[in-house]
Amino acid sequence: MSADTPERPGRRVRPGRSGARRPGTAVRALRARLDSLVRPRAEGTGLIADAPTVPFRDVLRRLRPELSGRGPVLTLLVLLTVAVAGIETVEIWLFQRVVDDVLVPVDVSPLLAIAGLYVALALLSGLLSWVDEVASAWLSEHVSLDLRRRVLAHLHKVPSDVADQQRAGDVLTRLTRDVRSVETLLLGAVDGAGALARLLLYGGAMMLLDWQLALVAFVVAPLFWWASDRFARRFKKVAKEKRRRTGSMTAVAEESLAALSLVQVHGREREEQEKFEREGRAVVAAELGAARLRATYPIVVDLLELAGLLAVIGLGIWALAEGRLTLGGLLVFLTYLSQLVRPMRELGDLVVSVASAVAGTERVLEVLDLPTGLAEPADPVALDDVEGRVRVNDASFTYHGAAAPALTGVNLTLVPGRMVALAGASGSGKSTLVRLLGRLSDTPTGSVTLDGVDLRDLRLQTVRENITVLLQEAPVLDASVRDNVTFSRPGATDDEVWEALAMAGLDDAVRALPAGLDARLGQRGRSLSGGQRQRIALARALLVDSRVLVLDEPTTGLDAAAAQRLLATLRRLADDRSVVVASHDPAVLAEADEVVTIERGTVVPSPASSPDASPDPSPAGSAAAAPGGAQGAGSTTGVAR
Ligand SMILES: Nc1ncnc2c1ncn2[C@@H]1O[C@H](COP(=O)(O)OP(=O)(O)OP(=O)(O)O)[C@@H](O)[C@H]1O
Repeated sequence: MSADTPERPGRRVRPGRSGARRPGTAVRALRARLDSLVRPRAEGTGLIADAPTVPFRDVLRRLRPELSGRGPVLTLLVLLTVAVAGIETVEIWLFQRVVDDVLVPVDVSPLLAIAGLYVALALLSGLLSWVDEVASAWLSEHVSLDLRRRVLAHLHKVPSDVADQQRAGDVLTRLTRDVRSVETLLLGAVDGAGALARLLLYGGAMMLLDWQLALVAFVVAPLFWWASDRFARRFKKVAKEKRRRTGSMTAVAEESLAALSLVQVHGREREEQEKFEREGRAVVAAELGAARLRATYPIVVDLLELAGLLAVIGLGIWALAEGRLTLGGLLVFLTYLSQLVRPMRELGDLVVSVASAVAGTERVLEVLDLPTGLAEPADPVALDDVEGRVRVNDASFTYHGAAAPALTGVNLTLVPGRMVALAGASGSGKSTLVRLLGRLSDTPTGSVTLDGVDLRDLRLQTVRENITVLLQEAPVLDASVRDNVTFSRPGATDDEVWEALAMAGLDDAVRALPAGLDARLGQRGRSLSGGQRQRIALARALLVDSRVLVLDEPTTGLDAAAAQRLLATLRRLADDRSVVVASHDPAVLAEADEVVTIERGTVVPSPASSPDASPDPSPAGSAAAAPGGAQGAGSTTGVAR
């Protein structure tokens, strides 16, 4: 939704053309003016779409996890704000005593007591404000931290194909910047309570001084709220536009830096800078829209305030002339009035800033609405002494937003003691099957089981401990060799790390590094060659020593000798565990006990599984084998169950 598209209907229903009343020309003109202030003056629609609008009540309901248990601090903050407002009321009342008891009679004798009281009140107010400041910061920082933690934990549960569709830069903006909007919502509630308390206290004091005059003053209040209500919707719209555009700009910068070498190789620096500048200009346009609105709002409110003050001053002079008020009384009345205007304005401003904060919070909630595919089971099954039998039964999978399924009706069985290769053309669905085998995604049809138990009935931790997946593009972290390898099993000893490195064929290269296991690999492992990076990821997978090893293209980037060494290792590992390797590499296919070929998302029946070749008839049976010539040590037919 662009910033000039009307948002969903607000709280008020306006009479339409057929309605009895239509807004006056002046109001319509003001509304059109305000809308033109908000209208974005930037090209393009930006990379990031607007977050869906969430009703305010739902915004608060959804923040309950962060707020629960924080009630006492919130109450303390409200009490502190009310107490400070009470002290201010007494301070103003003391001013009347100064005028009427000291200045008018020119008598200094009460001054000492009044001054002492002033100092005591100032000290108390200072102390309470100090506590208020610290407690506010504590509350807002902890709520922000909790929300960030929740967002990150949620993102960790989002299937990576869904997460990949989000722009990383924008997600980071939501996680860091937009989360802070919640503070405004929270402290807005506290400030609102304080403003309300001051309104009641000052209003009460004014009623005591002169109730008729006070009633006139109160007429100003609805005018403030009317003005802030007029502005709030527009502030929200402009805040949404600002945040959306900032997310787009960060996303462009992040993507451009992540693909820096690509940009340099193809000489696309100018285009990237232009793209960044375009998004940057959109941020500027949105910020200027906000600035125009921010600058207009106080002018309107100041005019309303001035009109109210002038009316009260006129009537106050009349009350003074009639003897209903003393001079001190009138001065104090006017002081209360100017003080009363403050909470009125604060409440109005609050409507406006809460509307803007809701815009930021909606963007955070949108992240929390991303589907999580990988739920923990409510009643997990415990698996002891895992054998490592894996069955894929009638599995299908369609990527989020994709038109066609990547897999349909796939059956496969893996048993310890056998090494299975997944073959097939690029894009046929091998990596997708790898994802299902490691429960990185769930199949909506059929199931994947480990020792007969559906992976969805096992704790994710159990799955991760027993099935290790090496992804095709396994990231290398900007950390030491040791930290990179032990990422899969924190606490592994150096000997175990060396053993895993040896299995991956990288031990000699690491030994040659001056810092050995402590050598830092740089961002995305840039201090390594492509093949070495692949081997770091392989060592990480092998360190887990799990019952099932699922490797996607593990020989990519390895020279022939290294590939042979790795295959020998895999063969050895396959003696007592299930190993499946997705690969195009003929060496891998030759080494496998069985080759399962995938074509356009389905397992191709192998010639060997023809009726004559005693196929596995069950849907859970191993579905296919490659043409005989590719076979190595093992057979091409049915797999033991
Ligand atoms: N994240 C994704 N979102 C949408 N579609 C995807 C995604 N990943 C893969 N696909 C699609 O799913 C199909 C299978 O892809 P997959 O990566 O499983 O193939 P593959 O056999 O592993 O290919 P390769 O040998 O090139 O790695 C392809 O058509 C691909 O375009």
